[in-house]
Amino acid sequence: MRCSMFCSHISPHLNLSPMIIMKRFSAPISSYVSPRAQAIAEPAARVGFLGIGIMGSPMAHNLLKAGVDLTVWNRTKTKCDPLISLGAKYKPSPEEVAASCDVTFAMLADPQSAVDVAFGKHGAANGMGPGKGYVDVSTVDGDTSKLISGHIKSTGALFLEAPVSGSKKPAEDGQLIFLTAGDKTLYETVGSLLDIMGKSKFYLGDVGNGAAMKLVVNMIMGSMMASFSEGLLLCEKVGLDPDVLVKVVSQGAINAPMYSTKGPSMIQSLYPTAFPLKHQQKDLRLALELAESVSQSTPIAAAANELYKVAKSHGLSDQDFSAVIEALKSKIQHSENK
Ligand SMILES: NC(=O)C1=CN([C@@H]2O[C@H](COP(=O)(O)OP(=O)(O)OC[C@H]3O[C@@H](n4cnc5c(N)ncnc54)[C@H](OP(=O)(O)O)[C@@H]3O)[C@@H](O)[C@H]2O)C=CC1
Ligand SMILES: O=CCCC(=O)O
Repeated sequence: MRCSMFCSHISPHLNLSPMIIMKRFSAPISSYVSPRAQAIAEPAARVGFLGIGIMGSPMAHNLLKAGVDLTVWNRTKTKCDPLISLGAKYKPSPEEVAASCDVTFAMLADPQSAVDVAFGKHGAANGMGPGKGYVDVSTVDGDTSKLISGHIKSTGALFLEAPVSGSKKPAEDGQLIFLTAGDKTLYETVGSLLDIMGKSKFYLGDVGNGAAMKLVVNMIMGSMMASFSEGLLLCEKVGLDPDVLVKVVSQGAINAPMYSTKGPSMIQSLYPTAFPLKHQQKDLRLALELAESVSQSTPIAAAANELYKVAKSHGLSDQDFSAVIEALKSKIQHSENK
């Protein structure tokens, strides 16, 4: 018997037969199923995942490990191969994924790719309809999210925006924080899936609110990283050990996990990519636009954004966002050479 997570308590908008949630390991899951994943009710709806990048890959992997019936798509197909070898199905377009699934997640780079995949040629909207749901977990601006919502909902399907706080490691560990907004029914329906991929979820009301919350968080984060970079370089310049700075910071009121996880490699000029610098700059740009839309001044974020733009111009787009320190180094060198 096919089991759906969309059970009888869900709204009449969802055109799915009421069935009992039961364990269903349909795919040959060869890898370890974590006790945490087992402890969560195994939802057995057909789930699609579009965008198998740094974040999409571990998120999809966690769904698979939990026994979810998963179908994946990525523009670069080879990135789907590890998931396919673990039992995921593959479809050659977002449209075909959406058509074959009850709920489809999308984790895409930026507003343009989120739009293209949602309702471009062979986009997911072509395969959506009543009884289905689309959950966009990409970081985009509110207007883009509303545009996508409009196209998805015009098919009769439900829409939820659900950008995530947390990076590659939290995604691997199922410790993301979902910032959701949109159809409450869909939020409730996909709750067990969000719980597989994350440690908490917030429902923030109308579409656009999840996107805005995510941009505010990443605006703060981008400024924090720029400021931390300045501190590391100043420490070195005055003859102090930056490793000691990392230890001091980690014990005080400004402690944040990103300082102790990224600080030691930044000191060695190493930037293994967890959160690509180009995405941090995109988020600062979108946050500045958000602030401008309500006439709020954000001078610190604006200054940080300029640094990330310089870092991009130095070819650091695909490095971790902590490589922003290199933009400061070049500024310092430039002023010393004057
Ligand atoms: N990395 C992180 O720490 C976090 C990232 N985010 C956000 O999540 C989203 C994804 O980030 P992340 O996984 O790091 O990024 P990646 O760059 O690793 O992945 C981006 C994904 O988007 C796809 N893509 C890009 N352009 C297009 C296009 N034109 N058409 C179709 N697909 C496209 C890529 O496909 P392809 O493989 O073919 O290039 C890939 O699947 C971003 O919005 C980012 O801001 C949110 C929280 C944390
Ligand atoms: O959007 C990226 C967020 C990264 C993080 O929260 O650590």
